[in-house]
Amino acid sequence: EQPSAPKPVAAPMRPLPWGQLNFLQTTDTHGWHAGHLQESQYSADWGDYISFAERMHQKADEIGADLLLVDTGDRVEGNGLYDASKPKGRYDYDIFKEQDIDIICTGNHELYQADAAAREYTQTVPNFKGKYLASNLDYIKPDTGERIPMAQRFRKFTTKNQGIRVLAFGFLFDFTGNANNTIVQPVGKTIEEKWFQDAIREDVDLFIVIGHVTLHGPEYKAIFKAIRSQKWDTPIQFFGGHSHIRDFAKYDSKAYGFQSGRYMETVGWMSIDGIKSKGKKGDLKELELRSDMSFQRRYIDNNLFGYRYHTGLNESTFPTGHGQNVSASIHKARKALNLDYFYGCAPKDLWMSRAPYPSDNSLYSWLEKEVLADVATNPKRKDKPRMVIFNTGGMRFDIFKGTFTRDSTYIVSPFVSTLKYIKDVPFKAASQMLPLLNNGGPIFESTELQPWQLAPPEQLAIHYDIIAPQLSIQDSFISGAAQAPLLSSSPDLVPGYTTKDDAGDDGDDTLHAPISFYKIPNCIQATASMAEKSDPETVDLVFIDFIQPWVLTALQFTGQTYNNSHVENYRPEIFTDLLAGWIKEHWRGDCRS
Ligand SMILES: Nc1nc2c(ncn2[C@@H]2O[C@H](COP(=O)(O)O)[C@@H](O)[C@H]2O)c(=O)[nH]1
Ligand SMILES: [Zn+2]
Ligand SMILES: [Zn+2]
Repeated sequence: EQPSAPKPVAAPMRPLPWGQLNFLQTTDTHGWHAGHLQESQYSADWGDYISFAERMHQKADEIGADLLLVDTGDRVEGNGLYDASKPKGRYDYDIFKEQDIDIICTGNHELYQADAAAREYTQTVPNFKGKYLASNLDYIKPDTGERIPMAQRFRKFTTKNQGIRVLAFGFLFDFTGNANNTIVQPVGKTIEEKWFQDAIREDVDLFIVIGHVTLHGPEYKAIFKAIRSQKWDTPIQFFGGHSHIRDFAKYDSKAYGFQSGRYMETVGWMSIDGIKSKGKKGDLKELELRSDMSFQRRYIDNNLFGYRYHTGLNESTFPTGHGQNVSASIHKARKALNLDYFYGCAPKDLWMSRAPYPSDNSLYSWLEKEVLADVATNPKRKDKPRMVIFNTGGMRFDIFKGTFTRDSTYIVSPFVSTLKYIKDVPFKAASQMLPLLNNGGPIFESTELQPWQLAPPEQLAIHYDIIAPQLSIQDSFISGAAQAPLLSSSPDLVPGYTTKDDAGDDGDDTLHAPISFYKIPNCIQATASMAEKSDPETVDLVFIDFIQPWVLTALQFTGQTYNNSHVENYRPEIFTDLLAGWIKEHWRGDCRS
């Protein structure tokens, strides 16, 4: 029987602001289209989101306003609904395509694996024909080797009720870790191209720039500057993603950016009013048309309680037949993938960033102390001293005390990643790896690690600040599933997102008590078969394949001359399977005791 999350708890709510043109945004859903089965605050599924969008479209039509849906990528890798099938996404692409999205683009996770990039071109682009935009992304056709745009570069259209003339782009940040059947052109180069320069000279009422791009990064700054260089007064609405946070940015009085979190915890609501459009005017009942422009945002906790509140409907009147059918297909897919197959019983909550590292409740301390040395054992070299390095971004979600299933494994460790190694590395060099990799700031955003990012060991310090609660991650609501240390200033509110952005701290639709989370290092390290009293001459340097470019750069920084040819496979299994094996072995018990 599929576990279903208990009903979301009632909580004080903030209504949605409506304007001439309104948006719903999803980003970085990472396969979480079944919703969060262990966190009632995020327990709505993609079918419920379809019902919500259909009800909000009905309301928009009633009042003569417009509603557009946006998705900004990273739809894959991070949940069994996508990762557990062969080929990946066998059910998930068909589930996702049921939502009527108006503007959609690519994330970096669609491009890490060549097969995922190919499925993007052969499945998701056709599923959203005319809506999928690829302003700076090309695809290499496997049959001919021909380089073609992944999808159309931009879209020009007029909105249904208000007749607003829109021109939309779809970007990806300057990503360099993409598979070789794709080409990501740097944004700075794209905005110099003729098609883009022509597009920003078009006479429109609004530019919409969607992208798998962080709101405050260099790419959006460049695009904003380019559009403003031609259109000093035309409003611009940016939609961002990738950094997995709720965020809202002001670029000028008529240009704003919006980003809607991650993992279907959040559905974003953006509303613009006062757009001077030359198109037909719907009579905006209930809304007086403002003369000045307004840009308002709301971050919606993805649950049925909130959806019914925002639509003014109830348990029987809210769902649409289409939404219910999609929810049913999600249940069927999860059953077919056996996602609730029991692997073991997690003895406690293990947090990615809700607990300090190192600490008893840190997911990374658990990995470092209990798992890595165990799973990183090659029978032919098990007595050889070894150091095992793993990037913390390779673990993607918390582990809640209690049931750990097949789905949990993909949620925590979804990547097609294997362990590699360089044999007999001088201990003096190998022992500098972790400090060097952890002192360069968030270095895994691009594969070009600059030597300056590898500070000499004596300058190393790892800071574990409590990051402001506004970026906190929602706690679980099932008592006992996650009793994390709460810093609640309002005892009657449940813990959750308390977002502070460029518009202040009233963006969340549900009032929560704040929770805090802690900075984590880029990498962690385990050791095995090390002598008690003395350092070994050499060690096997074992690492997860994703960080190979950085490990080689760090080794060269210490004066070693290793390159890709020195790297060998350490274990054939993908890390997900190694983790599953460890859990079945060490977390026995049925969770009932
Ligand atoms: N160990 C691995 N980590 C990976 C792999 N692919 C990506 N990643 C991690 O994900 C983030 C980017 O995620 P996003 O959702 O923020 O775009 C990246 O920085 C890595 O930390 C992988 O194959 N193995
Ligand atoms: Zn992401
Ligand atoms: Zn991303």
